[in-house]
Amino acid sequence: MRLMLNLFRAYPMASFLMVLALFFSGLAEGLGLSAMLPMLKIVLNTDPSGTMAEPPGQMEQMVLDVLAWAGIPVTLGALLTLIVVAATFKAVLLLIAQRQVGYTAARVATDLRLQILRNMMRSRWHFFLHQPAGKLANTLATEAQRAADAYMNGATALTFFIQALVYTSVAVVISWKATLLSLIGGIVIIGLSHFLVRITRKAGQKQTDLMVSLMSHLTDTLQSVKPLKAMAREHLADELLKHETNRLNKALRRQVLASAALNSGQDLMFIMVIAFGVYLALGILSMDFAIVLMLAVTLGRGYNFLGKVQKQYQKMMQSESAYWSLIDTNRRAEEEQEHLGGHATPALTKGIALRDIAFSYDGNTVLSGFDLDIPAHQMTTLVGPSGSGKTTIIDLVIGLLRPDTGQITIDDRPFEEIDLKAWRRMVGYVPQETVLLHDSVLHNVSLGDPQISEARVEAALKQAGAWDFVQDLPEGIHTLVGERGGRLSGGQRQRVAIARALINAPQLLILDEATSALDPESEAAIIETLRGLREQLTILAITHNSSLSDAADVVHRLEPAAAPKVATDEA
Ligand SMILES: Nc1ncnc2c1ncn2[C@@H]1O[C@H](COP(=O)(O)OP(=O)(O)OP(=O)(O)O)[C@@H](O)[C@H]1O
Repeated sequence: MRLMLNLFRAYPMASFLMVLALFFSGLAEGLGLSAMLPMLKIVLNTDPSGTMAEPPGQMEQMVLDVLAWAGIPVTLGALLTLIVVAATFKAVLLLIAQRQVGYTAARVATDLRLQILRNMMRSRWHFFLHQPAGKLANTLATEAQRAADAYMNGATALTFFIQALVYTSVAVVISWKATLLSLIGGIVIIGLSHFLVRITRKAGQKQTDLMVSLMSHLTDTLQSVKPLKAMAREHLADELLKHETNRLNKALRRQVLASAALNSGQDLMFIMVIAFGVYLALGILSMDFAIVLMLAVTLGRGYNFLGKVQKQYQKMMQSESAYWSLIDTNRRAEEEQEHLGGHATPALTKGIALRDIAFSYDGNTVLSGFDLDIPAHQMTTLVGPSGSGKTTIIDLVIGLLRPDTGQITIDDRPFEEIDLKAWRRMVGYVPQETVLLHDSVLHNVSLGDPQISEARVEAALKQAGAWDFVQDLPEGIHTLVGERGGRLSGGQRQRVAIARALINAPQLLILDEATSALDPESEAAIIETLRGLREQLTILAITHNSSLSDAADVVHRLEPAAAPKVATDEA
């Protein structure tokens, strides 16, 4: 229920229109239904002169009064027309309401997806890194869809509830005593079957938890298929996933069983109550047949809709946990939004300075008392053993991480005063692991920016020493690079990534072991390019490679984090 209230609050207009359409469709249904009793009386009780043999009851009198007021004669034809017209109205209004529900459900899924993606993208880097990719994929694909399904089920339950109300109201007018008795019977049946809803809810929660875990493992496994296959260890992936898949299967089976049991059990109980009621009314109380028939129809339909309300509610409970899981992930991402600093736009004319920096990951100290100068228009390289904190320094310079203590300045201006977005727009970044998008070379360099022309991409590829091999690809710059760039060699991927970093004419080019996969010839060409680029930009490179260090203006050597020590050689 809280889910529906939440979504009604988020989409007030759409929800109001839906409820309005449902209300009027209910009224139309009630009107058509009310005309049925006089019609039945005409059919069952009419004497040859065409007038009713028995005096009209309260319900018929009401309908007869309305017809007299509208100047419509009480004939079988008029009543049948009234029923058809009311049914048409009801169908049209129900269609409008259901269309509204469908549209809103689609919007719910889309909005939730966009919201969570936006909040994740804007969250602090350290938080983002701790989110498994599979969990995020699951949130965006499965949980958002299940949340929309839950809304759809909740809204459909409301539709059925209004219809159940209409039938019950008509039944109350015919005989309030019979209706009251039936309602008590209905509530008992609903209460008895509620444990099946609780089972479904638990199974739904389990499904949500297991899907997160399964998708996280699945994504990890899929990313490391090559070593698994190369060492004939595929069965380990099977084993890892089998356990969770089996548990998921169990939860799904419990869900299916609970909803099947509700379906058949509930219908059976309703039919038994109706049959008993009809026997009581006709066999023992000798009530009028037309009235009993009308009561059986209205209360039978009322039960039917009441049952449907519970079935839709059960379905909603099955998916509801996905909505709350998504909302929770979104809330945490929102709480972890990164601060984008001040308003000053940097120019990078003097350089970047890190002073007395201390940084630790969850208590694990990586840098302490660390100093570094990155002069503008020079090439600075960071060298040092694995794990000494080189990538961490780069993340600090980009502002993805913030130091625990110490200060970073750009052209003597503290980092806190810098507009972080403007700063990052000045950066060209080539990461340690080059993962390309499953798209063309062109798209991988421009990243889909419509303002970047093909000629600019070609120029960047030439600058990165990639043009020769790109030209030879079957469709040149338009060739698809495959999943994660799998159709290119490691060195080719690196050159495409360098072109991507250069395309926006950055002021600071950061290379995190970006030439590690290149052959000596390609590397020499890239280094020559980098030398030439110093006129236009500042370069900060991490390397284990002596050629790049030899070409650098400044080389910083880092010691392992346990004994932080910095030595600076001027080249
Ligand atoms: N997100 C993280 N969470 C926790 N610890 C981390 C994280 N990233 C890095 N570390 C730890 O911080 C230390 C420095 O890592 P960093 O990646 O900066 O080293 P590096 O010098 O770039 O290493 P390499 O040359 O192997 O890439 C390592 O001990 C690493 O385990």
